[in-house]
Amino acid sequence: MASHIVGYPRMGPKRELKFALESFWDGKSSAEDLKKVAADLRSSIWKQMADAGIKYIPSNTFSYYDQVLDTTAMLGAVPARYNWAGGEIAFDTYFSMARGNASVPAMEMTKWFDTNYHFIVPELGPDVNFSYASHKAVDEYKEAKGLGVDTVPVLIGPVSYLLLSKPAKGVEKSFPLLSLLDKILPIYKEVIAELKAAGASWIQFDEPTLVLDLQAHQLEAFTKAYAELESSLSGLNVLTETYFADVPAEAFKTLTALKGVTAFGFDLVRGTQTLDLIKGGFPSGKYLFAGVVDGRNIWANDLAASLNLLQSLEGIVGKDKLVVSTSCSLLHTAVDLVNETKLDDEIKSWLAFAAQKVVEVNALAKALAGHKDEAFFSANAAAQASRKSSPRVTNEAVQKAAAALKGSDHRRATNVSARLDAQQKKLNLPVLPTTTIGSFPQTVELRRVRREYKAKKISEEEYVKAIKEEIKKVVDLQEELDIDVLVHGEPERNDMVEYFGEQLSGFAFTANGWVQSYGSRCVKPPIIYGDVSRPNPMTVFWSTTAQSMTKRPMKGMLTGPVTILNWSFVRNDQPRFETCYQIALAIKDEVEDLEKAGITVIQIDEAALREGLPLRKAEHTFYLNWAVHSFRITNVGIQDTTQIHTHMCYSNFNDIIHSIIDMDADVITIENSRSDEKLLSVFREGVKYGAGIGPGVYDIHSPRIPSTEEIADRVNKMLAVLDTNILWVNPDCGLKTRKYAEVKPALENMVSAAKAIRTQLASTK
Ligand SMILES: Nc1nc2c(c(=O)[nH]1)N[C@@H](CNc1ccc(C(=O)N[C@@H](CCC(=O)N[C@@H](CCC(=O)N[C@@H](CCC(=O)O)C(=O)O)C(=O)O)C(=O)O)cc1)CN2
Ligand code: MET
Ligand SMILES: [Zn+2]
Repeated sequence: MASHIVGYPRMGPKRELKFALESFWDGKSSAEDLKKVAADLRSSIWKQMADAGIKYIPSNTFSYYDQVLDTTAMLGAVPARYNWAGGEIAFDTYFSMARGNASVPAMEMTKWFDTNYHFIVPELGPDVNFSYASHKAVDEYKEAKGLGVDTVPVLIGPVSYLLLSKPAKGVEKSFPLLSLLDKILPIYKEVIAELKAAGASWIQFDEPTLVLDLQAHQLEAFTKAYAELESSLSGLNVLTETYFADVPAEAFKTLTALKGVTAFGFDLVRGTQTLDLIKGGFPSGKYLFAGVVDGRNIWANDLAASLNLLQSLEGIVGKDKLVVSTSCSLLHTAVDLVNETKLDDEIKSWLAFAAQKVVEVNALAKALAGHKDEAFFSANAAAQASRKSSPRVTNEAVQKAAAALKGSDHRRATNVSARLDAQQKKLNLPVLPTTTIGSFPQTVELRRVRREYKAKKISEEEYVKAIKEEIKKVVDLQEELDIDVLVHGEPERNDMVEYFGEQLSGFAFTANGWVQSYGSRCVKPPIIYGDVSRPNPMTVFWSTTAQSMTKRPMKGMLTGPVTILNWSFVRNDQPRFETCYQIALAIKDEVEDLEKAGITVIQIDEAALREGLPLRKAEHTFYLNWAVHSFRITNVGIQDTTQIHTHMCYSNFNDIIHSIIDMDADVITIENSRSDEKLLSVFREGVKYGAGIGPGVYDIHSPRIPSTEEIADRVNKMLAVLDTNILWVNPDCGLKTRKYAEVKPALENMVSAAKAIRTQLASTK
């Protein structure tokens, strides 16, 4: 019985690649240094999988930035603005596309399905001259072979690549991207031929778009593409891999009938319907790669249950055609539990990070083949049992309170326009009030203070003093800039989710559980293992401290329940909505304490509400209902005069605008400028919005400083579709990744733009 891994994290157990990349980008080390770190990481990963006994080990799942960008490089689809001269694509062109350079901005980055990973969106059109411009897949295959490991090279499949791309600037929005298949397939053929010549016997095409709601012509593109590749693929075993959800019935038919494909990979963790489809008919003589080990979470596999499932699959596809695999690439989980020396042993026994998942996959394969490692299985069964019965997991009071929420509705008693009137009487804000999203630059010094406090190198007193000074600096700056509603700058927070996870019961946190978010940037998702409650106020001290420094309103700053849920590793022993309701109740406690402490404006960020949207439309309504309900629960009981803000980043809200309205926040600040102001088109199309709204007036992801005119121009565009009395003026998102040298002038220009338009409005009254 064979074993397979879909893909593996690239950053390294201690984020070695991150530091090597950033040092290279800063000009502190050479390209050779970077390549050496990368080669060492790849080699240790291949060896680790080989030593564990994995039969089908992936290659080309490493990336210096992103696997979609690697495919763009392979196809030579470099947008003209990067002035690529042809030939093999080197670091300068590659990283310019990823990050921009002094004269050209980066390509767009967007969410990879419903994960917290971001990919670089290919920009394509009829004029792209595709050419085979990066031999990375072949080079990595050969590199592994040189180390004695025969791997399965992984490519993003041609159809998914096109479906994930967008028409380049200047190309019509309606341009049929799939029409480019004929142009990219010849390059795939070249790659395949080279891989064959190098000795590859398997190849893996990742086609995750097959789990989406595709239209008939999109499915036909798969049929056409693989028929076209069939003769090049002959002599190879070909795995078409899907993940993140089940494959819809129609797509399943198309997939399993693809020419030239000899193996199909499915996510059996998230794909709950796939099993029935397989039972309903799986092509004989083909391999089934059964993704039973969860690549999206950190829980140890329930090996006994998986073994059962695998045995029933064996009955369908035959013993020699079943391969044990992961549900998706392990890129989306933490790297190695071995480095968690501070987690207690009980919780640790419940967990498996990427390195441990590799061992699980292999143990399952061996067990199927009749070589069950009894000790390993019984230790696993004991851990499963301890997790089910541990008193640390259960808090009956929380369960009761959360259960009472289901099926009921929670709304503030007064409607939003009456609330806004009451709030305005108290706050007395000018028209077009200005504000920011929460965080101010996280300086090296600030990170040092937090680190030293965590490591107990400085006392609590010294820490509090340092953070207070930072807050004072941020408050003074905002007063100087004449911003209307202030923030404290979030200097005490490492991350907007991790910070709350560290203070809530039912959460554990790791020392090295980093997961790549984009490029060299990583997040350390907290682990929700039990019922969630809030033992103590979390932000009241810092918010009241900040409020005491100014007469202007100081926004309390919280992360909302849906975002905490979506950016954590969540329990898999209860539905997500139950966990979300529990977090909502904890945040509700915090909102009420902030109100009691005299904070009159409270922002509850729901940055990740959109990305949690299920991949399939049929599940949207259910998710949006409980997600929006959870948000409303956090602030249902407060006074009319307390103003609730929420913030969301990443556009594409147009399809869920009614749910956003249904959140019933008093004010929403929302990303807008980076996405060509797509957001405004909703209002142009007549959607009524009566609450306060602040579509971002400039992109904070870029170091570029927007001019007053440019911002004023943006605001005027908004005024064309939104009422004057509901519009706020603010940046797109928090400022933590920026430098003060950028933030000061940018905000200065933002405030002067708001003032100029106020004058203009007053004179036309
Ligand atoms: N959770 C989450 N998801 C999100 C976002 C977000 O803000 N949070 N934003 C969007 C974009 N994604 C982003 C993801 C990461 C970063 C980012 O800047 N990450 C930092 C890490 C931030 C962090 O938590 N730093 C900590 C820890 C510092 C640290 O690294 N400490 C040392 C030493 C620790 C010790 O001695 O104890 C280390 O481990 O190297 C801190 O600042 O306090 C990075 O990769 O560089 C930005 C945006 C989408 N998803
Ligand atoms: N309040 C948070 C901040 O300003 C919201 C960020 S959304 C990713 O950083
Ligand atoms: Zn944001």
